[in-house]
Amino acid sequence: MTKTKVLVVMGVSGTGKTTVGKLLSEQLGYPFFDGDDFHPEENINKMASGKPLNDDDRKGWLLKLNQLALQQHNVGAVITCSALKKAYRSLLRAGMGSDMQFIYLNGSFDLVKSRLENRKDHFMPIALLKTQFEALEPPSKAIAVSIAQQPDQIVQEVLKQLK
Ligand SMILES: Nc1ncnc2c1ncn2[C@@H]1O[C@H](COP(=O)(O)OP(=O)(O)OP(=O)(O)O)[C@@H](O)[C@H]1O
Ligand SMILES: O=C(O)[C@H](O)[C@@H](O)[C@H](O)[C@H](O)CO
Repeated sequence: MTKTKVLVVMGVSGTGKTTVGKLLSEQLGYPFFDGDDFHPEENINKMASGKPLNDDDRKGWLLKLNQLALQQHNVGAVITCSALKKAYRSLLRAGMGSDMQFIYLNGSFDLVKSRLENRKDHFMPIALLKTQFEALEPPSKAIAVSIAQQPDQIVQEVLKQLK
């Protein structure tokens, strides 16, 4: 990959953003940032109580992640963020020109559900997965990769498309 990029690994909860993002960060030598760490506590509490976030809940969070991307503009970064809607991705990429690249982890409802059922100790209730898919507007200009393969295979596919 020639130019430094800020990569945003996106997709519904449970698609493997954190898993794949950390591996990508190691391969590229870019710092890793988990987007969930930038949620205000009330957002985490809202999701943990079984209520989905709405556009207003997400706006401040997305603006914080855009600020992070701008700070990392010249050094690169791998950031995980569900980035479910087109409007969210526009907020995230503001000021980044062509230096932000979305990596879309794509999987069926049943596959993602099975992944969440096997995951322990996470605040996100499986019951919210349906609302994640309902909100999802798949990106048209992202590097899209199927999650129906091992994490390292996903990473190799992403690296190939980044070149
Ligand atoms: N390619 C894969 N194959 C099998 N299991 C996977 C794969 N990717 C991730 N997992 C597992 O699926 C679960 C969800 O992964 P992860 O937490 O990385 O998803 P996420 O998109 O970051 O979720 P969230 O948005 O809720 O934080 C974890 O238990 C993880 O170990
Ligand atoms: O956009 C959203 O509804 C939220 O950001 C969720 O996607 C969480 O961030 C995460 O995916 C769950 O852990």
